[in-house]
Amino acid sequence: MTIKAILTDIEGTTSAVSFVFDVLFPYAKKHLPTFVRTYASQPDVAAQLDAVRQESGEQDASTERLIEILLEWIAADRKATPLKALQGMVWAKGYRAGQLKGHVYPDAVAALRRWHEDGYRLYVYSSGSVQAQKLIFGCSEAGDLTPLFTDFFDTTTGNKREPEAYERIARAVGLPAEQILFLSDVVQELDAARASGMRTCGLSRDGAELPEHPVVASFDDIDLSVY
Ligand SMILES: CSCCC(=O)C(=O)COP(=O)(O)O
Ligand SMILES: [Mg+2]
Repeated sequence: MTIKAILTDIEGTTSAVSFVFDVLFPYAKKHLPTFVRTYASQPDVAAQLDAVRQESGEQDASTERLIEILLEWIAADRKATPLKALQGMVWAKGYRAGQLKGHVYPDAVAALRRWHEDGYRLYVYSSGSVQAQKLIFGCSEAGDLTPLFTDFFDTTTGNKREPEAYERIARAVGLPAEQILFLSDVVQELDAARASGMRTCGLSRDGAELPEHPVVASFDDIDLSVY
């Protein structure tokens, strides 16, 4: 069945893992404490801090304790939805100040532009918050790429390693899952997408194995006509 839409992961797929680990996470580690202290009572920040209390099981955690927890979660690369939301808010300041520029591989930029022009609908699914996704593509080294995408999905839709999340995305997109091609560098995500009925393609930029999925090293090698 013909592919009508492409759903892509970010870290390790459209964008370098090193950009996330060596640029974005250190930026969040440095600026998140002051950000939380400054805006803790602002409603959108307060709601995320309450969610950190819930998820950590520390219902009475002070602002300082919450900062400690958040820094531990950054160090552990925990894909916790409230951490991701707060990171997005912190990064927004960095992108606005010109301190951050989103990394997107040139082969990904070229393919996304080509597919968009050819009429494919493009979607993002990342553990990074929708705000963070719009920033990495909106303030990228290649300019504003957000007009290429029809919609963005994050962990508020579900866990990337569970088929239900991909079933929800297919419903939101309004296409049978079989008409959606999911791109990722993580085999558990590819497995979950395939279990939902989506087609899959693994991105292995460093030669890592992604068993039982078609695998390419670059977006240049993705041939939509074979699906
Ligand atoms: C959206 S850019 C920030 C990346 C990030 O925080 C992250 O956790 C990336 O996860 P992904 O699902 O894109 O591998
Ligand atoms: Mg990834």
